[in-house]
Amino acid sequence: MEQQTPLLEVKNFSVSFKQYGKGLKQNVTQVISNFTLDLYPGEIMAIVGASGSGKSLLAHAILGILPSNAYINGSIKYKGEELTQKDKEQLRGKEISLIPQSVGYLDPLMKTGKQIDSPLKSVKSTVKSIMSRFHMADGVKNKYPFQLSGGMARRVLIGTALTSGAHLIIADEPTPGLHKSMVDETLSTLKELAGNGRGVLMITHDIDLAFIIADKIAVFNKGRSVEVVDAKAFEASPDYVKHPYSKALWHALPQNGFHSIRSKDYGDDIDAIQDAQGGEA
Ligand SMILES: Nc1ncnc2c1ncn2[C@@H]1O[C@H](COP(=O)(O)OP(=O)(O)OP(=O)(O)O)[C@@H](O)[C@H]1O
Ligand code: NI
Repeated sequence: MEQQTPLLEVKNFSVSFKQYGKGLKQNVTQVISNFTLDLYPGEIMAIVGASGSGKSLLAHAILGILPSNAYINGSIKYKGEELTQKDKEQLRGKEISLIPQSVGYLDPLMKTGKQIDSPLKSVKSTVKSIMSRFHMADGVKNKYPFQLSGGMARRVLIGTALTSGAHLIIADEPTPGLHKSMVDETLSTLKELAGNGRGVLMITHDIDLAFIIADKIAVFNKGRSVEVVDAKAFEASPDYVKHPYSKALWHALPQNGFHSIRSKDYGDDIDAIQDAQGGEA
């Protein structure tokens, strides 16, 4: 069988931050280490991990929107081609679309309808259809982001992914603050995008959401992927996963006993890996 080219290939990828500590001492902190994943067209991969484990930074690295004190290493390929910062800037919002964790990413000066609207002929969803799908009154299209509630702003962000025409959609915690019916609608939207041959990377700390729609789950702990597993098999049994952190995540679910989990008990700490002396020699 011919092997398909992955839509997204991340290999041996790391992100570090340089920060100035006391005096002129410069600390380098590695927040993502040796991360590897392949995402194929039509696939939904969930990245599941605790708060602060580096999930959003991974999304921002793929989009090329890391803060200026961040340093990256390793490879990110899109459709088989290594992505440069310039490529990322060109693909962002077009081929690669982010549903950001914070609703603050909406353009504050642009009416919501305009933000959802797509200039692409190939895009079937209209502003009107998205407003009705996500239960927003037609008048919402004429509002500015500051006039929206948090949940409504979130629905607008999800709408933009539907009209972007992007081949790769990265949804960074797309559902907090949404009512159950809107959570379901969001998940079915992501499923629909994958059904149309797009690749979806869904970042979440809620493993139950991952079980509902993901094909594969990458378990993320302290900036490392501890393993990438089949979602259905993982949902069925903790015996299927190898890493103790993945097993602990399974046992922490309410339906599996609600056992508390302390992420620091698993894996090595990736704290300051290197202290460099700053200033003049
Ligand atoms: N500009 C920065 N300088 C230094 N450290 C940073 C910077 N931005 C983020 N970090 C650190 O990187 C780590 C990972 O952050 P990230 O936002 O990716 O976590 P996350 O997994 O998305 O968490 P959450 O589930 O809360 O959204 C955090 O420990 C954070 O403190
Ligand atoms: Ni995050």
